[in-house]
Amino acid sequence: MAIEIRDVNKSFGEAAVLRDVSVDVASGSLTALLGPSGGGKSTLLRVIAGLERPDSGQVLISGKDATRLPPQRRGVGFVFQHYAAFKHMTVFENVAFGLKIRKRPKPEIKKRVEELLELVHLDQFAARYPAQLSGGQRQRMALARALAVNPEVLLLDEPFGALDAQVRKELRTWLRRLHDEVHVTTVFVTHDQEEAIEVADTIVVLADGVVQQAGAPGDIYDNPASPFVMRFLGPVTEIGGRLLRPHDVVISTEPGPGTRPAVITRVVRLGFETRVEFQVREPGEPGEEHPAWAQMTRESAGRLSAEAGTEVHVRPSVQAATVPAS
Ligand SMILES: Nc1ncnc2c1ncn2[C@@H]1O[C@H](COP(=O)(O)OP(=O)(O)OP(=O)(O)O)[C@@H](O)[C@H]1O
Repeated sequence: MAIEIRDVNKSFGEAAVLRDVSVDVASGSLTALLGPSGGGKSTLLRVIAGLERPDSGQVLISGKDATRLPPQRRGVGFVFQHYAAFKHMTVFENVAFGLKIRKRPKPEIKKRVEELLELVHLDQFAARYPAQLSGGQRQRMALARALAVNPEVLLLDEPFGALDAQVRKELRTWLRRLHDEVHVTTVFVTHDQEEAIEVADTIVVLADGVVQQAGAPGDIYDNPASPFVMRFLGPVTEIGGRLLRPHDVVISTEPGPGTRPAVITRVVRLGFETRVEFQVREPGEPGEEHPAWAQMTRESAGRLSAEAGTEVHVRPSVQAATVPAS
């Protein structure tokens, strides 16, 4: 089910939390709402869910105006960061809950819950209680429960936010695979750019209540619309008044078109990758130097014989995407 958000505005008191937000979520896609804390991500998700009414604008689900529909009539399932499981119910009963209140026949419920538990790799834990599960297992149970009633849209608010880094990584991969199997239109909130890039097929960058950019992760990473988006999506450095990715910096021993003189200050080897830090001198600004850095393979750093004190010449690579630094 496609979701269209059109010119949505939402304020809490004086504070405008969503400002003319328009977003298209393609049917069957896995879309990340990415942005800094307080940017409006959760509010937008709640507007889609029907838990928050926009002051103006529309939410269309599958082409139909859902702006005034209550949550239970939108065909959405949601999972929040601190998911509240029913403690006195087993994993099986938790997942079955939505089907039970919809008075589905018992054999159908059993079949569906077993299918889902297999899908989220919890089939061996059906008889356990939530307290007997790990955090990651509990989140997977929450997802199974949300999927049980066949939602057309799945909304996840920082579903893995409270978990440690290792478990988060595992669940990301798992969510991606789950989505490839189930294809339910999914929107998830995250403030972690790596998570968004790795999992989503579309990223919507939201900050200060405004959509800063939307597109495929590769597009946004390579062609950021603003210094803000560029900085938010990954490491940046500055040469010639422009921001670029450190792996797009070319260092040579000889000057050439567009190069700037620089002196290496530090070389840090981090496994396969080498980080070369230097001071760049910008032409027309005598005495003006600023720090910058390049990320390269250990091999290319070796070819340069890069070490502190070496005088070099730096420039953005030909294919580098750059944006003005300010
Ligand atoms: N019910 C509410 N009443 C008043 N202010 C609210 C309410 N809900 C959210 N806000 C404010 O709206 C702004 C956006 O909040 P929101 O939760 O949407 O941001 P977020 O991008 O999801 O942030 P985080 O990553 O920290 O969850 C914040 O400044 C928040 O304090």
